[in-house]
Amino acid sequence: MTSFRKMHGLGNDFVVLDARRAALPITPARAAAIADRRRGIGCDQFILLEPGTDGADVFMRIRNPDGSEAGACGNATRCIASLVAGETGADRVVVRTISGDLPVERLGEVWRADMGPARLGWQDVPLARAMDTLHLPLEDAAACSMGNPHATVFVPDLDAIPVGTLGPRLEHDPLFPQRANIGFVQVLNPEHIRLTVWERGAGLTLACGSGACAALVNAARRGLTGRAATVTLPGGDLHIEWRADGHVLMTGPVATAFTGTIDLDALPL
Ligand SMILES: N[C@@H](CCC[C@H](N)C(=O)O)C(=O)O
Repeated sequence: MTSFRKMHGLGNDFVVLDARRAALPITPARAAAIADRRRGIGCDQFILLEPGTDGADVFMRIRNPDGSEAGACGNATRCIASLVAGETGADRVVVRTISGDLPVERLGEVWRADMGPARLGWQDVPLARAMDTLHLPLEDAAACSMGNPHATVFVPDLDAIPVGTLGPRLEHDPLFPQRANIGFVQVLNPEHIRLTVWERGAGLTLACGSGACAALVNAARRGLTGRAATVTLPGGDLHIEWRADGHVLMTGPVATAFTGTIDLDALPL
C-alpha cells in the first residue's frame, strides 16, 4: 500500500503521492484513476513529489484528472511548500516544476509563492498564430502564460456567465494548440476582482492559483486594476501582485484534508 495526502488551497484539491525516496509506478492513466471523483480518491490535480536537486527542495509533477501534464499549479505550489517546510522546519522552500523553480515563503498563517514571470508573447501562451495577446479574437479576452496557458475573459457580471458551457468550448478553441485554462473575470474595483476558472483538463474548480495570477496580470495590462489586487474565487481569496520585474507573487492559505493509503497495483496501467 502507498501513502497519500489529500491537500487543498481554497478547495482546489490535490492527491499527493511521495516518490522522493523510491520511485512509484504512476502512469497518466493511474493518475487519472486516482483523480476520478466516483471511482478513485478524487481531486482537481494529482501531484507526484520527486527528489529536488541543484537548489530545489522538491520536484512537483502535476497531472490533471484527464491525465494531461501541467506546467504550473499555484495552489499546489503553496501546499507542497508547506508540506516540505513541515518536514524541515524551513520557512522558505523552492518547488521545482517542469516550467521552472518557484520560491515559496511562509508569512504567518499564509504562504507566498513567486510564480515566476508572466509571459505575454503569443508563442509563450501558446496561441495558434501571431497576435496581440491583450485582445484575442474571441469574447472579450486576453491571454498570458504562467508556465501554463491562460485566457482571461472580462465579463460585466460573473453570475450571468454559463461557465460550464462556455468554459469547455473556449478551452478547446483552435486558437489554443495546447488548450487553455479559461478564467472569467469581473472587475469590482482596481484592487478587487472576482474570478471563476474553467481549468484545462479538470473543469470547474473552486480556485486556480495560476489563473488568479493570469487574471490580475491581464486586468492590469488593460488598465482595469493596479498591479496588486485581491482575487475572490468561489473557494476564497488570493492576494496577487505583479512585481515591477515581471514576477507574479501569489499569497494564500494551505490545508491538509486527510491522509490514507492506496493500492496502486489495483489501478489500470
Ligand atoms: N489548479 C491549478 C492549475 C492546474 C493546472 C491546469 N489545469 C493546467 O492544465 O494548466 C492552479 O492552482 O494553478
